[in-house]
Amino acid sequence: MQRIVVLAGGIGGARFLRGLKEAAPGAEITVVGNTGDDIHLFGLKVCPDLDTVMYTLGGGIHEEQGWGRSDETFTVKEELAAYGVGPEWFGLGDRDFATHIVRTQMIGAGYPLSAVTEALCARWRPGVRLLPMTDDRVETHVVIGTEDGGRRAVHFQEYWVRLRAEPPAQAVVPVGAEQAKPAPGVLDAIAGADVILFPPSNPVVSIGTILAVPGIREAIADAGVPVVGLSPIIGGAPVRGMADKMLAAVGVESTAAAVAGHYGSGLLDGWLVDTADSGAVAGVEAAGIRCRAVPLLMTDAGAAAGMAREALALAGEVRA
Ligand SMILES: O=c1nc2n(C[C@H](O)[C@H](O)[C@H](O)CO)c3cc(O)ccc3cc-2c(=O)[nH]1
Repeated sequence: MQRIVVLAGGIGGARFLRGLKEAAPGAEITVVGNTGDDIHLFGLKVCPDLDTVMYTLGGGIHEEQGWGRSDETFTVKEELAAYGVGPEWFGLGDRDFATHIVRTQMIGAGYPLSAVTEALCARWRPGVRLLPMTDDRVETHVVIGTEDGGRRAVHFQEYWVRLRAEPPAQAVVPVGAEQAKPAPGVLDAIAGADVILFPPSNPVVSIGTILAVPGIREAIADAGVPVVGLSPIIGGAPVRGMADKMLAAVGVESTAAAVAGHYGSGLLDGWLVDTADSGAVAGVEAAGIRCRAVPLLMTDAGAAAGMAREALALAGEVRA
């Protein structure tokens, strides 16, 4: 049985995984999920990226939105607002609240996030093994300028959702990552993988944060198996989200080739760019990364499966 490890952020990672499950029905898929986007609100621990993967693969996602639950209502949020309790800018729905209550209760009882995630997945049956990158607390903060010429750090969700990534990001800091340890099972899954995939997730705040947990980048580089990524940038712009803003913060151009270079040939063996970026192939290959141009727009589940097939085919080529 083919063992595939995928590093995943939120929507892009989740939709790619849905395609991968279709493309490799017999494979054992382990997902290492980003937890840098996690936020504590109303005394609850919210894990947007883990939940997006869990709901998407488990059939509970709000399809158009890409995050949160389908058939959602917002009574609790409205009642909290009636007490003047916010933040109002973060849309937590009633069904979603239940997930965060269960998670927070279990963590309060002493279970690590990895065990809690396993318990939540017992309901959703995502068909993959979903592991948080770490059981330790890591919070991505974004440094932005203030009106008086100073700097301040805001939580990633505040930057992303409330500020719509409008103020230029001067730095992205995964607070706590340096002290974090990979969650149980993460390093073993990487060491035992036949192929490792980087979906078209945000290279800085999603995959970059996972790679910032000491030991994970090294384990991937040392795994001795093909590592293949898919560009989240098509024609110089992010497919969705605001990855370009985060790339600018780390001094990386918003091009498919620059993102490949950012990961580097020490980590990546193969890189898929969209057909619109076929001009980038030669340059990426010259940098020591096997590169192919294929359609990379996840317009539907079939398109995502096609991308997953191309990623696995490129992994096969790299291995050969
Ligand atoms: O743009 C938004 N994204 C929301 N997201 C998505 C999230 O902010 C980001 O897209 C991811 O963290 C980036 O991967 C949520 C995700 C959850 O799991 C739970 C609640 C939210 C709420 C919002 C929201 O109000 N607005």
